[in-house]
Amino acid sequence: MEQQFNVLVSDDISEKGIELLEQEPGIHVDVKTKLTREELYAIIANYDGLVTRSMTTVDQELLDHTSGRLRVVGRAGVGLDNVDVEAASKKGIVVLNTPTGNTLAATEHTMAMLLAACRMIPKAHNTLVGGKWDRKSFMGFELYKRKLGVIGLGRIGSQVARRARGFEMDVYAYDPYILKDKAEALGVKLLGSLDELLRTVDVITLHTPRTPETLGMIGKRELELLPDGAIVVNVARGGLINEKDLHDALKSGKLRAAAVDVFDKEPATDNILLGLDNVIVTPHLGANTDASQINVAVMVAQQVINVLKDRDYEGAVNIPSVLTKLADDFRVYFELAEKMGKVLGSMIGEAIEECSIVYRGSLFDREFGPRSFDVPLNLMPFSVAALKGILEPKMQEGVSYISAPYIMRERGVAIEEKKISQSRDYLSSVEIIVKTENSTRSIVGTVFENAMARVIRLDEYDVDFNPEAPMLIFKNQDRNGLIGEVATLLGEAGINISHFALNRHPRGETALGVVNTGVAVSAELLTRLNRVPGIMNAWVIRSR
Ligand SMILES: NC(=O)c1ccc[n+]([C@@H]2O[C@H](COP(=O)([O-])OP(=O)(O)OC[C@H]3O[C@@H](n4cnc5c(N)ncnc54)[C@H](O)[C@@H]3O)[C@@H](O)[C@H]2O)c1
Ligand SMILES: O=C(O)[C@H](O)COP(=O)(O)O
Repeated sequence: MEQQFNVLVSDDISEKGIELLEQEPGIHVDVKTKLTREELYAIIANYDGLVTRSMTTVDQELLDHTSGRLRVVGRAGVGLDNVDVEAASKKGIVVLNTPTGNTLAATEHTMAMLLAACRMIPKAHNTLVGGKWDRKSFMGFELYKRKLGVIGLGRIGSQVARRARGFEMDVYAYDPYILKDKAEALGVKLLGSLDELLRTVDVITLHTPRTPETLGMIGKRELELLPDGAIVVNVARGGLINEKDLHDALKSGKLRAAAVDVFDKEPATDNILLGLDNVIVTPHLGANTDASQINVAVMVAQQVINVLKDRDYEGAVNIPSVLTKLADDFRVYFELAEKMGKVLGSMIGEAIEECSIVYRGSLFDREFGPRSFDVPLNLMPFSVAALKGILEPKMQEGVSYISAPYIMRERGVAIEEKKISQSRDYLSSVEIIVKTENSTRSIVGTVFENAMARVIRLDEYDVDFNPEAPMLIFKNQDRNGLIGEVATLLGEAGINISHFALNRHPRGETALGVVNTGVAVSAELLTRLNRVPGIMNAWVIRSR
């Protein structure tokens, strides 16, 4: 029988997304919006998937009530400030959003807010419907040839810049993470600092995410850098602008006007800005268009289905999205790194202190996809795979691509990545080095042209094997007859050896044996193997 998955939709999303979930065989959907926290805690353990917008806070406390069942949180929209991605990652939960689904809605709302602020449209409207024909009080601010400063030239910032160019504005931007070429292609002049931008422009519009770095990025000092009579627009996130400082600058007349869609605390029905004459506010409506709500709901529903049904999916802000986006040659390395990690993890019997992953060859200089996702600890995806592989033999189910780096960090393991453009013997290779208090172990792997992945070095032994578990690996004194005894023990246990390789130490006193065993060697057989005279140590590498 097909596996059944339960999905909870806890915020209002378009019916189209709900229909998509409902039509998918094996998916049961409950739409329960406006639940109290207690109600949510009481039911969340019944669900495999959770679909939200910005009203449901997915924090540690909620995640603690999931009892390990929840596999995916899908955000119908962009902002993830209501989701504790790290806490979800530690639990192995995929967090995904739909960052492109409402870009144009937010862009158009920005333009609407900007124009409304320039012409004080809401106030003029209220005056007329109040029975006054007042044409004098509303002298507008023309955008033509004025200077617009875009803070954050990402998806929405870029689209706003394009539209502002349509109004023949001179557009400037501040965004330390984008290339000058991208700005130039948009006809935008990228400035080197926020201060420089503020000193240059007449209008600013914010389009950054809310991060520790952007929180409070515009305060009293920054507002003072703007020319008198400037206009400020924020359709991005509350908290980017200090609301009290914005209030004071509007009140003093330093600013001509502000247009604000997002607030420190939402719902913002008693916000300090609401009493001002020269401010235009909307209740977080940036994404509220029919088209964008259908977009984000359908996108999130499809991706949640894909996660639950183990299909390739997009939009995850933690590691799995990386895997599905990797080019084929990188994918082979990703799988190899995990298998190599598993070999080392199976051979290590004490606490790991350091783990280094060394990438050799120009292949790893290539970009493997846009870094708009949150790879845990910002590691290379292959490193994440390696860490998962290392931890798995000791943790089994408790480790995932998402949680592995966090588990390592919590255990105090120092993780280091190194890239070396030249590779001497192979076009490219990956080395994993693991240090414990008493030993250092290392493994090197490469991928040959025909996508054949091999381990080419294990500790100090040159080897050549496919790290496909289950395997038996042993180190032994180099003596006559030992291999025969090992093979006999394996044969007696009904193990059919599919590949065997013996690799001598360069000094010739010891050797390393690698056996692909087809089935895992039992604990009892391992004990007997370890007792064979000359065997220094034997390890089983299990597939699960
Ligand atoms: N009001 C709404 O309803 C609504 C709707 C959609 C999106 N949003 C918000 O709009 C914002 C932008 O969304 P997006 O899709 O364009 O995101 P994006 O990730 O495409 O772009 C954000 C840009 O900000 C830049 N940035 C990051 N830190 C910066 C800093 N310190 N200084 C300057 N630039 C910085 C990034 O480099 C990036 O280019 C987000 O906060 C999002 O949550 C609001
Ligand atoms: O981050 C977003 O996508 C927007 O701020 C929209 O949020 P909402 O889905 O709560 O309207």
